[in-house]
Amino acid sequence: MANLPILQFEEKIVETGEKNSVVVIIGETGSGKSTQLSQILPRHGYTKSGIIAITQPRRVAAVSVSRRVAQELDVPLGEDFGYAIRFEDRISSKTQD
Ligand SMILES: Nc1ncnc2c1ncn2[C@@H]1O[C@H](COP(=O)(O)OP(=O)(O)OP(=O)(O)O)[C@@H](O)[C@H]1O
Repeated sequence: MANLPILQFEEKIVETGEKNSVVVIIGETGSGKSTQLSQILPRHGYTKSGIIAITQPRRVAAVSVSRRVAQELDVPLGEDFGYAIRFEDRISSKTQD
C-alpha cells in the first residue's frame, strides 16, 4: 500500500461522506486522490451496492491509474479494479472500481 498524504484523512473523508451527499476533495497533484480514494471507498463499504467510477482526462492516465491500483493491491487488473476507455475496456462482472 502506498503512503500518500491523503491517507491521513481517510477517517475524515469517510465521516464527511456519511453526512453529505456531495463531497469535494481538493489536493495537490500526486497526493493520491485517484489511486487512494479508489481504495479507501471500497474499504468502507462503498462498493456493496454499486461501483466507484474514477475519471481521467486522458486514455493513458485512465489505464495507468487502474494498473497502479491493481499493482498496489496485488490483484489482477480487470477483476475488482479495471478501466474502460473508448474502443477498449478491462472490466468484468466482478469489477467494483
Ligand atoms: N502508474 C504509476 N506508477 C508509479 N507511481 C504511480 C503511478 N500512478 C500513481 N503513482 C504514484 O501515486 C501517487 C498518487 O497518484 P494519483 O494519481 O492518485 O494522484 P492524484 O492526486 O489523483 O493526482 P492528479 O491530481 O494529478 O490526478 C503519485 O504521486 C505517484 O507517486
